[in-house]
Amino acid sequence: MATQAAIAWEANKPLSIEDVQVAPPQAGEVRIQILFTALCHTDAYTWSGKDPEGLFPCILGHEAAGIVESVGKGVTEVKPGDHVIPCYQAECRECKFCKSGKTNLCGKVRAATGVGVMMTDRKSRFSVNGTPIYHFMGTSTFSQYTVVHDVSVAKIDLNAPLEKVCLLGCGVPTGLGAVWNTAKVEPGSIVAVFGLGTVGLAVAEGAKSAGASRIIGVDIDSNKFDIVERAFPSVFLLTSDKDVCLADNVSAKNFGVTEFVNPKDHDKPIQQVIVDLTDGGVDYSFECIGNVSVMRAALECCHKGWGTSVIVGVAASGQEISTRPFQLVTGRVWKGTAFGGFKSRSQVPWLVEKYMKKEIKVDEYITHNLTLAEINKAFDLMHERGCLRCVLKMHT
Ligand SMILES: NC(=O)c1ccc[n+]([C@@H]2O[C@H](COP(=O)([O-])OP(=O)(O)OC[C@H]3O[C@@H](n4cnc5c(N)ncnc54)[C@H](O)[C@@H]3O)[C@@H](O)[C@H]2O)c1
Ligand SMILES: N[C@@H](CCC(=O)N[C@@H](CSCO)C(=O)NCC(=O)O)C(=O)O
Ligand SMILES: [Zn+2]
Ligand SMILES: [Zn+2]
Repeated sequence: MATQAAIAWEANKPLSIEDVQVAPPQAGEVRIQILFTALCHTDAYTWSGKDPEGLFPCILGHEAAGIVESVGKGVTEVKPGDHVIPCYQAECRECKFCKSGKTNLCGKVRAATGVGVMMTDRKSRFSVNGTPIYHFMGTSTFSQYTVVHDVSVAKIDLNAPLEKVCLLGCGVPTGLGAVWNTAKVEPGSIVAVFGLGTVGLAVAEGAKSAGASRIIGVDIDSNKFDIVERAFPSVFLLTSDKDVCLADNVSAKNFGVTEFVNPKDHDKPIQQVIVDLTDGGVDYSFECIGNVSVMRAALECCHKGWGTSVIVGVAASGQEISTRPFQLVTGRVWKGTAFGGFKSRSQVPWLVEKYMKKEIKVDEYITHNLTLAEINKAFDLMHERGCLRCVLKMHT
């Protein structure tokens, strides 16, 4: 079929909306009409050329929702008309990873999705004037129609608003799951969150619901503090002239961040600032930026003996983490998470239900709504004040 998609022809070159041919789904594949997609920082990362798996030309995008248009042979779990969320982390339920009970990673299609092709024939289903266009993360949601592996499709409630639940394809579950599945934060814990974008704020929300007693938000952009205040006006009473801004009565309210720290306001290293604020360090920290220096700070602000730091942010090719091994010898633990440890096909529908029951937030993370034609503006917005998630309407 002929449709429209945003093509990334080269790293960092503006995306171009073009007529694209999308081939029919082959065995074990599903063609989806994408209705809404959001932009995640990881799309910008791959577009920047710093992703070792980034291939061009490609169709980026991995946080979306849509409707099944057609299915290939052997596909039994979804049918045309089903509402779905494409999942960059597959779940086949049969591979060594899926059966391990120890991870949400799945091995079935990862080798193909890492090189931008479909598993069956190692080819792309996208082309422009005969030129193949690579898939991205097995999802490629910046297209009005995409083809994905059946193990990468979560079927969701037909009543769920697709313009909202598209966010459950990446950022919000990643933050919530980092707390609930990876760190397993206990009630009363002290938590530090580095980076208050969508992922970091979802960490804060998860920590709040897990019963954390203090949630320290760290960001170099004080506008992020304002976003939280605007989204939850009854919660926050910021005292902006202090080093640390305390939110008022936060335990009674619903978002989570109880204290804000801007490293730029301090001469000391940020890990020292946090250790001093917390009588020796936090129980759990989360790096939601993708900066290896901050990853070190996040580990080193953890309490001796038990503090656990979870790496969520994605760092560029060639970047490496370091710390004194003594930090680990003395009981700190370094972990990482992909998609918050959630098993995608099994648990994304459950997250949608939690949203429908108002048990988790989604709407609050959507700060902008644009169309596919405005996708370059949407990428620009990511760097501007006040932006968490921008949702694109794909068909206008
Ligand atoms: N592991 C996963 O499964 C997974 C899933 C989604 C996103 N990610 C990654 O998580 C990270 C966050 O994603 P996002 O969409 O929320 O990004 P974002 O750009 O919206 O948020 C990042 C935040 O970090 C802040 N920041 C930047 N440098 C900082 C510094 N030195 N100290 C303190 N704060 C700083 C920014 O001001 C911003 O508020 C990205 O690296 C993304 O690629 C990982
Ligand atoms: N190709 C990248 C991998 C980046 C990465 O770690 N991706 C996360 C999801 S980020 C979503 O916004 C992930 O799930 N990783 C596990 C996996 O890819 O299987 C790089 O090499 O840097
Ligand atoms: Zn993402
Ligand atoms: Zn599997």
